[in-house]
Amino acid sequence: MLSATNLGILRGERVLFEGVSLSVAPGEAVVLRGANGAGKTTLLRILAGLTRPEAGHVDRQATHHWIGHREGLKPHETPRAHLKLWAQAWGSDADIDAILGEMGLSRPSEVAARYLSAGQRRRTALARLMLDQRPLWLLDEPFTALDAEGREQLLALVANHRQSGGAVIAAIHGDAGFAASREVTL
Ligand SMILES: Nc1ncnc2c1ncn2[C@@H]1O[C@H](COP(=O)(O)OP(=O)(O)OP(=O)(O)O)[C@@H](O)[C@H]1O
Repeated sequence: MLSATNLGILRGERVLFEGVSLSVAPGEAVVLRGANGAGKTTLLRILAGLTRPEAGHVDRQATHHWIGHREGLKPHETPRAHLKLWAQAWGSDADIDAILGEMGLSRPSEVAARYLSAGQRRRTALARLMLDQRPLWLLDEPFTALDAEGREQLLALVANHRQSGGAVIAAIHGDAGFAASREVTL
């Protein structure tokens, strides 16, 4: 679904990482590990095509969702408005009320993002995964700010996605909560 070969990148004068290769196939989940500043976000951005590496090559064979550690929400727009905007942009006819319900966002569905809690903002960003079926999910610290119920909900989404042939590459500190096919440590 995606394979990356011998990736390397400089940041300033410093080699952030080099010689990093990984691949992910349908049903698999790869977990990226490393200390703060090791380069996990940078690697995910390279895999998503958002940052150009100094060395190496990424072969993408599937469309992907990119969920960064910043939610990328418009402060004045509500969860419902965000979902409608994304659905429109992607030509998705998904049931927005059902997704809001599944993500525990029915109650704050009309609250502007700047007044949402951190967990509610994260749930809004993660709702994108349900709007449009894309085979590969690139997730940067997806559990950040989620409560126990939100974490279980995301784990269920990941499990369903993998069972139906999807794949995940995720940067995660601590317990992933799912069985990783491989771990890549930077
Ligand atoms: N555009 C950039 N220009 C210069 N340095 C950058 C840039 N982007 C990232 N860096 C640096 O690269 C290093 C790796 O950052 P990155 O966000 O990839 O780490 P990370 O492993 O995801 O860290 P964390 O666990 O804290 O989220 C950091 O020192 C960061 O300051």
